[in-house]
Amino acid sequence: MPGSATHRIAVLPGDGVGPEICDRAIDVLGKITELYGHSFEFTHADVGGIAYEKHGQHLPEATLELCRNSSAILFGCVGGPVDQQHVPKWKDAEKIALLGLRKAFNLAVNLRPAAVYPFLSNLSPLKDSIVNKGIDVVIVRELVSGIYFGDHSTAEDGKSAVDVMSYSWDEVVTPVRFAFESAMLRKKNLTVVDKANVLDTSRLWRKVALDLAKQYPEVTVNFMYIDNAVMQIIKDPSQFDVVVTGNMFGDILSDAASVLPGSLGLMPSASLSTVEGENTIHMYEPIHGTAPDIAGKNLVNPIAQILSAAMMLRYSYNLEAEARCIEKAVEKVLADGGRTGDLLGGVKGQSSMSCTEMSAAIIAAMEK
Ligand SMILES: NC(=O)C1=CN([C@@H]2O[C@H](COP(=O)(O)OP(=O)(O)OC[C@H]3O[C@@H](n4cnc5c(N)ncnc54)[C@H](O)[C@@H]3O)[C@@H](O)[C@H]2O)C=CC1
Ligand SMILES: CC(C)CC(=O)C(=O)O
Ligand SMILES: [Mg+2]
Repeated sequence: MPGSATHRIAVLPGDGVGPEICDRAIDVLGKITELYGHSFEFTHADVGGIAYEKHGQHLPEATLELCRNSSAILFGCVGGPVDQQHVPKWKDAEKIALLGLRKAFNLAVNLRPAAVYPFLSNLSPLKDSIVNKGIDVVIVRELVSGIYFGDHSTAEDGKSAVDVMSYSWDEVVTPVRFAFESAMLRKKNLTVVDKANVLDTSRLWRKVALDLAKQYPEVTVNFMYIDNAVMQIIKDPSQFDVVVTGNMFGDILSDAASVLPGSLGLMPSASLSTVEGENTIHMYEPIHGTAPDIAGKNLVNPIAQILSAAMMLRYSYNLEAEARCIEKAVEKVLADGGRTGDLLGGVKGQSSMSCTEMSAAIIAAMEK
């Protein structure tokens, strides 16, 4: 609505490719302003390795304060090259910054959609017979509990270590209820992924799911072990509609699911807060990491972050038409053959777009 309140967005680009993808998402939201007249105010703050370098902390208080004073967070990614985790700048950057933000804002429900665009089916390593059945999965991942948030310790001699996984009924109910509600709006098919043959926490997940199932009799509920699920999501993905699972299993399963569309660079996410009312602050981020191998080279695919911005319009501001405007423009550019390097799928001789060329093409394709 022209003239309506300004939406204050905290932008936390982070490390590696984070600044490049955040800038491109902001460009796209600028086009939304041009087309629909909404007013967005972007304020940047440091997080991750860059924040450690500049302020001595991976998640400075000023960054948290900016987020508290915003209505949504656009987050890039944090962390250094995987072989440099011991360097102070990178040590625990993800744990402190990303997990810290998730906890601080109660971002208990992480939505990770994975669909296959028919015109990118050549990218998918799956056979046509599998892709043609239609792939449209939403992974609902619990995001503020479980093993990533349990106690971690390493013995003094460095020869043993412990990570604790614990879940309470309430921590499980929130994502599972969200998953049932999502299934009701989709194909009414819910898969609960766990490791209930071994883990007590997984048995609790099953109990919660069975209890909630009574309130959603139209939803078909299946249970699947995580090891099988990682295989099934690649072997027969069309069997899935909504998948709900714990923090670590969801992390692993969603990277596996990125094989379906063909690149991590196509996978957006929304991390939804359970705080209700005016203080609700959701966070939007791609599922990929900082891609140190291509950072700073204008090679990164910005689509995951641009689609995360579309999710922001949908979930934080209830702007469905505007979210679809972005999604349709992305589909059009891809259908017309627009490709960043990660989308070439080994096709020789095909030229690729830079990150800025891709976002410019998406902006040019956006229409009301
Ligand atoms: N949400 C976050 O902030 C996350 C941070 N990380 C951190 O990122 C760093 C690198 O982790 P990796 O395991 O290498 O995972 P990664 O996701 O950064 O990269 C894996 C591979 O995918 C490619 N890739 C990822 N996103 C791409 C995009 N948008 N366009 C084109 N290619 C893309 C990269 O170039 C790389 O070859 C680590 O420090 C890790 O802890 C990892 C995952 C999530
Ligand atoms: C720090 C990690 C848990 C981040 C990650 O891999 C993710 O959220 O997908
Ligand atoms: Mg991950």
